[in-house]
Amino acid sequence: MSKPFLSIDRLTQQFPDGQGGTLTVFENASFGIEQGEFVCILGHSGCGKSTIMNILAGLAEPTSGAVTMDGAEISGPSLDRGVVFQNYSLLPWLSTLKNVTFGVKAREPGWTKSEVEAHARKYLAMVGLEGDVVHRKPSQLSGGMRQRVSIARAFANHPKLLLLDEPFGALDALTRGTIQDELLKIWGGTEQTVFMITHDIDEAILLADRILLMTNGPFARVSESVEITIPRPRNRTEIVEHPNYYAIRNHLVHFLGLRSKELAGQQGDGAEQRPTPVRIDKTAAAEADPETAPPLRAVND
Ligand SMILES: Nc1ncnc2c1ncn2[C@@H]1O[C@H](COP(=O)(O)OP(=O)(O)OP(=O)(O)O)[C@@H](O)[C@H]1O
Repeated sequence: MSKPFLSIDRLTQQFPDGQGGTLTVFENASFGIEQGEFVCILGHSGCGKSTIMNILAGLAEPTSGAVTMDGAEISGPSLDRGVVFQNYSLLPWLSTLKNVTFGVKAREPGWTKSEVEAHARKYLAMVGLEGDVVHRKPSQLSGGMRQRVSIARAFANHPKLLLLDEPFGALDALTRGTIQDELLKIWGGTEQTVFMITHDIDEAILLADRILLMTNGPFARVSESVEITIPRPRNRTEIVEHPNYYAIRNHLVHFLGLRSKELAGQQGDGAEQRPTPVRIDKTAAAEADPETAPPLRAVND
């Protein structure tokens, strides 16, 4: 079987625990992401989501294991991987516009200055930043605006893999909704692959093709891969009417509320740990013909 676009193989991360011992965040974790997929990861604070994200971004090295993208092992950051962090990490001495043109110039060295600028402005406008505001420095923007700049910056570079670490956390509900819609629009028109950390279950169901569920640490596991069996395009008001919505949501809530703890803290036996695929389909067609509908697997609730 050929490797997926992004392949995480036997990833193990240990840190000193501060008391002379070792903290194993996760071990032998393996999973794959196909090109063009939108995958969210959900898990409680401290289970290791940001650690995985930093490794995928090439900003940290795992204790052992490997990550390959497009067949090449990830080592160090690359323009092929765009990152949006919770804490927006903009360059404080550059204007909003220049924070975006900076990467575009590097990515498209053949473009003229005005082409680069028009491209950057287009992406800033998509996240609602237009007019004089693009000449302001990050310190002159609100937290939500800064977050929008960092989202525009990542999108404008057209990375093959977009890594989003709670990108909408600092945004008010209204802006959050608008930018989620923009994200879906941009993603829908490209072959971009998205890996996103979120704490928001409804956001994950709205956006993702699949949700990876992590158990609590230490020895956290990427335990399940839950397919979001709700067709696209999805609309935040209509999606809740879909017969699969609450079935999937309840499954996620149950996992995070109960099973993530029950499964926590168990050292593995050295074997590779892959998430169990879970497919929940309550649509009339699936219920009427369970023979043809793929089975619901690994569900304890
Ligand atoms: N550089 C480090 N040195 C020591 N321990 C670390 C380091 N980085 C992370 N950890 C520990 O590894 C574990 C996983 O941290 P991580 O930030 O990946 O969790 P997370 O799931 O992203 O949490 P949150 O949702 O709160 O952001 C935590 O116990 C954390 O204390």
